[in-house]
Amino acid sequence: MPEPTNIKVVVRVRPYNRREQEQNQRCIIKVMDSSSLLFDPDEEDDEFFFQGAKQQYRDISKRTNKKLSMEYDRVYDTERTNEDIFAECTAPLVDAVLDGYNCSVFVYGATGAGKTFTMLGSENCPGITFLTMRDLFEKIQMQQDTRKFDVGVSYLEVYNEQVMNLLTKTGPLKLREDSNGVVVSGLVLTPIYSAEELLRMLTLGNSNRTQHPTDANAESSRSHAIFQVHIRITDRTTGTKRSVKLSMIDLAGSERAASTKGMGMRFKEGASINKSLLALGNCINKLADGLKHIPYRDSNLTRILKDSLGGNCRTLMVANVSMSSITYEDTYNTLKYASRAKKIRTVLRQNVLKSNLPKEFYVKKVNEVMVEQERLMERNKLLEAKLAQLERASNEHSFDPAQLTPWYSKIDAVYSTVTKLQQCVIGLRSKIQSLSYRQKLKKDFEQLRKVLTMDQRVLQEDYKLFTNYLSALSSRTQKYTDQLPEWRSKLEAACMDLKRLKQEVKESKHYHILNQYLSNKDLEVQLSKQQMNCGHLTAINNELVENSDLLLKSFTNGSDVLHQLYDRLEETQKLTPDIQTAYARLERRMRFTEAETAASLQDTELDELLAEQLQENQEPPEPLTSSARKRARARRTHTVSDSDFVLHLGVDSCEDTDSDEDNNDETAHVFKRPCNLNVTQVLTHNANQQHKALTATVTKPRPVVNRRIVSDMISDQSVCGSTEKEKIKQALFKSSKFSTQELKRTCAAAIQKENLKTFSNGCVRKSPRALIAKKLRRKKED
Ligand SMILES: Nc1ncnc2c1ncn2[C@@H]1O[C@H](COP(=O)(O)OP(=O)(O)OP(=O)(O)O)[C@@H](O)[C@H]1O
Repeated sequence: MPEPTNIKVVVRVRPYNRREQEQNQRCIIKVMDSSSLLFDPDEEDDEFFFQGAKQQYRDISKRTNKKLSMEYDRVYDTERTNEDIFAECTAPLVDAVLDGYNCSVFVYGATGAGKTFTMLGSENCPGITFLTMRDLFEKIQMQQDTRKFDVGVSYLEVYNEQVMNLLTKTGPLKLREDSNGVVVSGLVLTPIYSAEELLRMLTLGNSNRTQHPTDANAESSRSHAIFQVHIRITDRTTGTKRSVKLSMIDLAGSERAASTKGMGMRFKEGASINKSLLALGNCINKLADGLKHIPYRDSNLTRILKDSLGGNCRTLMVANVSMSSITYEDTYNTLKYASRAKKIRTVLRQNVLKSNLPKEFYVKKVNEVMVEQERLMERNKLLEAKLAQLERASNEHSFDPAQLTPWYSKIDAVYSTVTKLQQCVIGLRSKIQSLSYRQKLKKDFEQLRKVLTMDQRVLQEDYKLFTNYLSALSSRTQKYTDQLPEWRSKLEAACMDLKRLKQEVKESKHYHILNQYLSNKDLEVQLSKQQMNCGHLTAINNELVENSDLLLKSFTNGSDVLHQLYDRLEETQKLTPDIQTAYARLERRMRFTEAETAASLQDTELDELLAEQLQENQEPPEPLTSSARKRARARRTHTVSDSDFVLHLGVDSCEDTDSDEDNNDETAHVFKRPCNLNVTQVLTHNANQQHKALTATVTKPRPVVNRRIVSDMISDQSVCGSTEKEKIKQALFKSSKFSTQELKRTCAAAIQKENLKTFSNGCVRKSPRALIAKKLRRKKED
């Protein structure tokens, strides 16, 4: 049930007209604010000024001032214009009409109070009818796409209780009532299509309106004019139809007969006007009191206004008053009427048209709607399921990144602990291994030293240092070994924590994101482990290489000594078969080592190239004279001093840094802490060093040695013919340019050639190198 709504009542006060100014009338209305006024204020309250002087005139018939404070929906003072009234009062009615509500505007007031001025206005100052209709058509134009509007107008006049059609100047027309309300018989609506047409109709109707001059108004309208716009609105989408009506009613003056001083026809007019206005007043009073029976039938005016006052209509009443005391009674009555009208409540309903379609049509429509509804419900279900699915997916993926912060912190903390403990465990294991390895090397070296050292006293002294160093190493190894289980169990506990955390992550809703994070962290831990292992291997490699370097130097020195001794014995014919055999065995051992090294150097073409380069850069050896040999021996004696064999007793890698750095003597680097080089540097460096050392040791131009190597090789090999064997030997002897490695290679190639019977004596004798080159070329061609 729609909420009842009150009629909106506004009061408009017009300024003094010429007559009132001349008569120097007192102002009886004081506008207090936008919604209240004071009727008949005290004189001191009257601030009317005429020609710059405050007026003191007071109606002597009025002993006391009423000083009535009155409230309305709106009070417009003399400054306010028709535009203001339109904007605030009738423009909202246009929207209501287009929404399907009937609307009415009627102006009420004594003659000359400004009703027609408000409603119709003038050319320069259009009234609210013009402004409202223009607005209506503008809004209709804007809605043409969605709705269809059929507009028709009628303009009626009620003059002396007779209803006339102002547009056709026909009448009187009869009123009758049907289910749609009061209907004017024979009234044909004039269709219009634009605001201009509508205004033309209005002007035409006004020109036909009955007007006679009165004392109060030279152009007094002596009739009630009812301008109505009927609109049928059809919704283009749904086909829904509505029929609405906007009525603009300009009532005749509500003056007392006395005030107009009318005689004859004018008196009759006045009486008729008063009669209809009296009927209107009665209706307003009863409507305001909420009575059920309203005497609309008392006059044609009230019959026509029936649905504008108490029916389904939004109604605006503009009460026009003059501020002059001349119209004191009329103004007072108008204000009283307006106050009463304010209490009228109407019930608004949208005017949806009833239809005369047959029942079958509705049954069919209902069936269609039900089928459509079922289809839509099915579709709705599908869409809801899809929506739920999307919401689930979006919940999974959309999250506040801040939610992950605690997870990240937790994961970082656990992984940090694991990494640190892993470092400790690997560090300890590495330390233990490197200390054990150092001990082993120390022992091996000591063994070698025992063999070489002649001076037992020195050996004894060194042995003391050696044992101290070994026990220091051993105690440190033990200390780290004892610590290892504790750190291992800590690491295991941290790994368990990590496992639990991974399980938590698996059960959390952010699994997909966090799992990726965990994988990255796992990789970081792996990388850290690899780096630590790599560091450990580098350290061990350094120790190995540096110690083998020392052994190599020792071995080289020993070899020199042996060569000298062997040569001396040979020269002095003191060489015994036992010494020869022992020396040959030692040489074979050396050759074995040599062969291994050569094999590794032959692994790649690059290595061959390097060997070639080294060989080519090598100066041809000068045969050593005995004095030169002595000088060389003296150099070696100086270089290979006792200090070469003094054990470096650095006890721990962490504690002997300074001493290592200070000691620049190459020989003092025995068993020193691994230097801080990366793997590549270490290996390259060591390989070069070793290769240089070996080359220096075994490729020294020693014809005697070369001869021995060639003889041994030839004798060890099974060559077909003994003559050929000797020829090969002799040819190879002539070559003093080759390194041991090359001699071996040459021998092997020559023997192979001989055995294959493809080897010619000339070739061998001429150039073993050319022979080899030829052999290699053929190999490539194959
Ligand atoms: N607000 C106003 N401002 C200026 N002049 C006004 C105002 N209202 C009315 N008037 C002037 O007062 C005179 C009388 O106005 P109007 O004809 O509108 O009165 P009315 O109430 O329609 O009278 P009637 O009932 O006799 O037709 C006109 O000359 C009009 O121009």
